[in-house]
Amino acid sequence: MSSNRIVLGDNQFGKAENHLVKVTKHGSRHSIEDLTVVSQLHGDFAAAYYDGDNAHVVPTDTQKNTVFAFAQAGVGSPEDFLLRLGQHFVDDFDWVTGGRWAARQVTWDRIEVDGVEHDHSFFRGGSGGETRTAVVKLVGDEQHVIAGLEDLSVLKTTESGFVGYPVDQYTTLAETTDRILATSVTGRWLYNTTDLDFNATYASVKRIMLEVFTNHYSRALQETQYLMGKAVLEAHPEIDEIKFSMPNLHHFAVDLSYCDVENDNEVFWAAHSPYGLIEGTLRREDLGDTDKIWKGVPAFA
Ligand SMILES: O=c1[nH]c(=O)c2[nH]c(=O)[nH]c2[nH]1
Repeated sequence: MSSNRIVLGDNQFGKAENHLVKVTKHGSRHSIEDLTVVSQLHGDFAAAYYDGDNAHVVPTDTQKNTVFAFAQAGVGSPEDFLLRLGQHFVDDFDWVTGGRWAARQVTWDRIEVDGVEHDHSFFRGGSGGETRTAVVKLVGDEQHVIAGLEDLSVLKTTESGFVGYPVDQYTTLAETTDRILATSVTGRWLYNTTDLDFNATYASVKRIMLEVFTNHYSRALQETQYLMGKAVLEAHPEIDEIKFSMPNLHHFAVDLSYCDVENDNEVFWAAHSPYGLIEGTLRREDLGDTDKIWKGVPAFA
């Protein structure tokens, strides 16, 4: 018979959706960092749950205040910011043994006026429209950093096909050697060090993804995903593993024969749903089990 004694399992608490905008001012030239931060502490909090004893409960309000106070000294990169923030809680409170700190960062680009970038006016940009993501996990003395991006929209109008799949009584899909390939990339990658230029590495990973998306004939989104991840891992020894979630955003050539108009792959119906969902992990062959590090991080959609 199962026990009626109820015990506390995994727990964490903190403040979510701390939307932080940091303006850095060099005279009249301003720049913006815009990120939404989650802070969650791990440690010895059993007394709070069992007995209502809050002696170990660093208030979520204090966690929120700490996020904004730390921003005054600058953000730099979401990864470095979260590492500083998390380490503060572990260092200052004996019973805090680790935690999870995460950020989603959006880009503001300078508005150009008469071909000149403005000092203090911006528009929500970021070519590809993606959101940059970062997660820091502290477990005792271990520091784990998972960087990533969401919603990097890419499309190519040819150099993609899909043939050779099994056919059964339900198959209606026609083979094609010329189709639109479109997706919105969510990717997250696990670093094996914290000693690196996170901004430069992020820019490089994104550039590699875009280059590889376009530099081959795609036989399936699965193959393209593998090639993108492989190229990232080959170029960056400081990355051990990368996880992707990519919708296959179907574009169907419209049959215009009903009005005697020829359509040679020029007019498409961009279907919103249903969509294919292609997900995969690329990792170094000798990498050990990383499931614990990924726990709580949305790896796949
Ligand atoms: O790249 C593709 N992968 C699939 O798994 C698939 N399935 C499908 O119907 N079309 C496609 N395209």
